[in-house]
Amino acid sequence: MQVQRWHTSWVVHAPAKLNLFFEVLGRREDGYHLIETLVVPVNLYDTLVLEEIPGSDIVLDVKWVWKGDWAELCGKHSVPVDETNLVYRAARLIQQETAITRGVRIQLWKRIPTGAGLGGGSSDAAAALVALCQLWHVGVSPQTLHDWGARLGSDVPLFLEKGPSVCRGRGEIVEPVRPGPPLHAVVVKPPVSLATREVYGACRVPETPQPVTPLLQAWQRGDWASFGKRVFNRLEEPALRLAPGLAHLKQSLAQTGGLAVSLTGSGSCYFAVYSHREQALAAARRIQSTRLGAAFVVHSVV
Ligand SMILES: C[C@](O)(CO)[C@H](O)COP(=O)(O)OP(=O)(O)OC[C@H]1O[C@@H](n2ccc(N)nc2=O)[C@H](O)[C@@H]1O
Ligand SMILES: Nc1ncnc2c1ncn2[C@@H]1O[C@H](COP(=O)(O)OP(=O)(O)OP(=O)(O)O)[C@@H](O)[C@H]1O
Repeated sequence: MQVQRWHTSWVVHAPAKLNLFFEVLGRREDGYHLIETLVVPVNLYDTLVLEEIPGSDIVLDVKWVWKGDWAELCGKHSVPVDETNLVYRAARLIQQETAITRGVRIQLWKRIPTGAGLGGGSSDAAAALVALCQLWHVGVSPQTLHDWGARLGSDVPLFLEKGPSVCRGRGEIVEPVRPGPPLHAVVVKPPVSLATREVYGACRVPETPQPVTPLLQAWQRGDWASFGKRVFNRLEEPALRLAPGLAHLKQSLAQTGGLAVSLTGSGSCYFAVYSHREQALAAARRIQSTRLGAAFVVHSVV
């Protein structure tokens, strides 16, 4: 994540992610699930603007870029504005770990829908860790940064890497991988939101898990026919049980002629993948006219 200086402020953009592949391998004693997932960051960003202030206070101001119905669809009211926000928790963690007594004012501009499987909160946390280490002159190894991220959430470490990754363990073991050709996608946030914990809770661990490698290799070869068949998410079945209305969104996306349609993370967003941007734009226009949700056209970033 690149942090840019602008006068007395630091600015960092936190991307959303799509899970092109998601398999559950087992359940740990502490209730977390062992997973294998291929994650791709996409160009839908939250933005953090940070400025040092006297004292050691952490002041967080959460604002939505989207207005009206669109902001409601994106889950405006489910993003906490207090000390439970992951950005606040990232700042507090650095203060506690380093005994630093510096303060910060952070404006968090939200664009990434929440309760959506797009990893918005996790990405914000990773961005806050990286930016605050620069702002507060905290010298920290990549391993320590990774460990701090994993304490904030299973998805946080993957956002500390650039480009696509295969994540294992509970998601915190991150292996950056070589990207294939650019992917274009339409991501749709329906009115319903899903809580990650509930979707995992409703998931059955398969007896014969599917491997991620065939999909990754198909993408890297640009073999779209094979790629399309292998995009997969084990959490889709429990998500559809919890929110049966999502089946209609899936069906509508499938009719747009993309390479594949799937749920991202624990939902509730569905996405369709295309090899060309024009196809994604046409599909987004079609979905938008159905009023099934807020449609975003995105592409993979490396
Ligand atoms: C669904 C994914 O978005 C896929 O990338 C992630 O696995 C979710 O990661 P996250 O939002 O960072 O999740 P966390 O904040 O660590 O955990 C939230 C809750 O999800 C469940 N959880 C999460 C990760 C995991 N591997 N197994 C789980 O069972 C746990 O009930 C946990 O209490
Ligand atoms: N900065 C933040 N942005 C969004 N949500 C946050 C933030 N900080 C804390 N949260 C809380 O975390 C919950 C999950 O948020 P987030 O948008 O990351 O999840 P998600 O869309 O389900 O993605 P994933 O499960 O893939 O991480 C929200 O419902 C909210 O209560």
